[in-house]
Amino acid sequence: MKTAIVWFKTDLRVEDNETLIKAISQSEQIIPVYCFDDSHFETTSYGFKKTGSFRTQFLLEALENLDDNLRKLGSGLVITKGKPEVEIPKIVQYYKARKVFVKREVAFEERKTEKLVQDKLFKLRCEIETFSTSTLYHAEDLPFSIKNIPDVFTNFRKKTEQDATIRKPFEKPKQIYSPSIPVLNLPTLIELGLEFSELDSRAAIHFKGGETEAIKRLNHYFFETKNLSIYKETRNGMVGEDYSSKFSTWLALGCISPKFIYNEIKKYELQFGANESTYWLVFELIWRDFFRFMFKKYQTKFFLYSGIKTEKVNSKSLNDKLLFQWINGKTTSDFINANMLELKLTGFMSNRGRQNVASFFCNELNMDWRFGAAYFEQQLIDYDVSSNWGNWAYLAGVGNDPRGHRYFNIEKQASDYDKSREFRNLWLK
Ligand SMILES: Cc1cc2nc3c(=O)[nH]c(=O)nc-3n(C[C@H](O)[C@H](O)[C@H](O)COP(=O)(O)OP(=O)(O)OC[C@H]3O[C@@H](n4cnc5c(N)ncnc54)[C@H](O)[C@@H]3O)c2cc1C
Repeated sequence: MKTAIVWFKTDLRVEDNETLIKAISQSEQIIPVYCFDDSHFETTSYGFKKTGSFRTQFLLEALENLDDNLRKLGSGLVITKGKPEVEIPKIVQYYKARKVFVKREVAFEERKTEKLVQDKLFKLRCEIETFSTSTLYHAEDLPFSIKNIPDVFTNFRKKTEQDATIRKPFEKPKQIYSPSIPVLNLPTLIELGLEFSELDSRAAIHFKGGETEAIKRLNHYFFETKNLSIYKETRNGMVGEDYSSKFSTWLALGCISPKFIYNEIKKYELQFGANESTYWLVFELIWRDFFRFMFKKYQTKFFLYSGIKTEKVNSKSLNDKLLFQWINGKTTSDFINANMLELKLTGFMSNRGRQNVASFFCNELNMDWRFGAAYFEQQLIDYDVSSNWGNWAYLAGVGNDPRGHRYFNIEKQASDYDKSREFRNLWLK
């Protein structure tokens, strides 16, 4: 086959990218493409932007870096903007491509777009092939069919760890053959309907998008500082760069793959020894897989007020004043306020913080949890549809929590995890 398109989405990397490798092996030349989907920059029915400025800034950096890395291999990145079902067929026609290679989606809207594109390509006699590239365990290697995946994480994890193996990562291509690709032409934040948000100097870390930065971060966290060896003890921290891996932002856009991280953990263990902490990072990556597979299983249910539960739940109303106070760190709890300010001013919040502010939203403010999830969707740099809506549903008691309804005692959490008030002082003084 002569020419193929590689349509990049949330797989902005050249390492361990099966889609790219398969396209290269089946074609004489390839055209790497990224499409800014207009719908990603709209306002949702919850009144928040689908993508806020922190994440968009990170995305622009990631695309610039992908273009750089592709050019080093002989190619480059074509940028388009609009509706993918219009823009991708246009590129196919322009380059006379016979096939489109693309990452497979799990969530509803993304699958709908994929189907629309597929239908248009069919009319152009252009094939489309999708690849599952964002999980640690490949969906085909799971010891259950998607509909039989256990709803309880521990049951899913134990059987998967016992019966499935993690595939080896694909090596990055040695060379890519492409026609001359025009100079990268990215839209600006303003063109995407957003304004630049200055990063607060108190940010735990300055996230910079791109595969190069992701690998740099991994080397820092693993081999330079050996923080991986103490991850289990520090992961509930809230202040600073190294209490946790901070891989989530790069994972969300696919600047790094979980299989690549796993492979590096194995190398690290050979060099510095395995312990509970080195395993625990894998354990957390399995949580990430779990929510993705749950999305495959339950599809649109995670967006319903009653989540994946079958019993009827009466939905709660929204109080604009309480929502405003929660977003702007003006609630009755200083611990919640500090966390919410961090999110507003940096686009990031620790896992401990997320659990508490979500529990507070559902249990203390007693509001429809989906508004909280939608605000996170706008604000988080690491927003990932399955991890976000899956965790929110879990905390709202309508997801995968076997205990039903988890209730965090916020005062106790604050004194357990911010005993010296270091975190609260950082954000509230
Ligand atoms: C209400 C709520 C919303 C969340 N929304 C998101 C989201 O949109 N995107 C996102 O990536 N994570 C989300 N998380 C999960 C988790 O909080 C973040 O992944 C983590 O805080 C990111 O920091 P880290 O990379 O330093 O994590 P680490 O502690 O270093 O963990 C390593 C990796 O494991 C995965 N992981 C860890 N915890 C979880 C978890 N509970 N669920 C799924 N994956 C996990 C992530 O990929 C993370 O990067 C959410 C959690 C809650 C409670």
